[in-house]
Amino acid sequence: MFQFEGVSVRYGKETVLQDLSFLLESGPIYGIVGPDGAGKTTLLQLLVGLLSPTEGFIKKTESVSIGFVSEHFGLYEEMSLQENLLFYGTLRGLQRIEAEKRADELLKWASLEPFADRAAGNLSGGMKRKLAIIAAILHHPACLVLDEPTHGVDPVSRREIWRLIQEIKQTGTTVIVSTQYLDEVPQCDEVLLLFQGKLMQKESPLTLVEQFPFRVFRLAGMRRRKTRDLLSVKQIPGVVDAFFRGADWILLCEKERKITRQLEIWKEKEGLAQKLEKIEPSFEDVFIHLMRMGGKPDDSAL
Ligand SMILES: Nc1ncnc2c1ncn2[C@@H]1O[C@H](COP(=O)(O)OP(=O)(O)OP(=O)(O)O)[C@@H](O)[C@H]1O
Repeated sequence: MFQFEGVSVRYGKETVLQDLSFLLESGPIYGIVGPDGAGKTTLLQLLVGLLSPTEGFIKKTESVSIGFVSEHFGLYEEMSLQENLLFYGTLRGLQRIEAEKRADELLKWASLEPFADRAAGNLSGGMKRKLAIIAAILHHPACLVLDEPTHGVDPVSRREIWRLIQEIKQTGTTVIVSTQYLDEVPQCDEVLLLFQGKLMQKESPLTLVEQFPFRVFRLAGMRRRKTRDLLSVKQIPGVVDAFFRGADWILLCEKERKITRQLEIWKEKEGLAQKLEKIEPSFEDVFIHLMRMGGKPDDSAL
């Protein structure tokens, strides 16, 4: 569907995307994941043709129709949901009758039917996002591109939006969606990890977690501790990385038998009463580690 070959984007001296080469095929949900400023929006703008690469090229399947919801999507606030959809439908070349039928069908599907006559400006943030999504798929696009569709919405709406995304995939539409929320990544079939404009991984989240080569330990309830308190654990041979995740410390270690014993000794020396738990790596742990390795020299990351 899309093939990137050596694509870079620069604004003046700033390189926003650097030498990206990858292929997006039709079918999956692709997640574009990365922290603030990683280049997610820029990548999506390239996909939908709002921006051209400074270097390299993008090959698109010619006939591919695209629906796009930008971060700052535009709805007509004073118009009703129904009117908004009819307007967007007409823009997309649908006949009025067809647009009405499709609008009714999609409003029902997104559980927005009871609000069909309400002014879009009076919807909650989550409902506005849903409306923007259905406006983008009125014309049955082969590919739907969503820029942070769950940013700043409440957890119930987030779940609801992901239900819609999953169902859109079931209809055969390829979905390319950016997010900063790592807990959403397992919803994607494949994830592209962006960091400082570089593509660090393109892989299924499951594979990333399964192939993670380290043993993961957690010390829960470390909120009162400082990040620099983690330095001593990094001195233990076999400890690869150590960082905060929420209120917990996460320790990544080589798979050596002795390591648990060494960590227990370290805990005792540091006077830590918290229990050391061996846990399965989450995508969040894998991601944080990859970001730290890619972004900063080992020790200064602590
Ligand atoms: N038109 C522009 N001119 C100059 N710099 C830009 C422009 N657009 C984006 N940038 C810079 O490019 C970098 C990446 O921006 P981008 O919006 O793609 O990141 P992002 O991953 O989507 O982040 P966010 O989640 O904050 O939107 C940022 O440092 C941003 O300041």
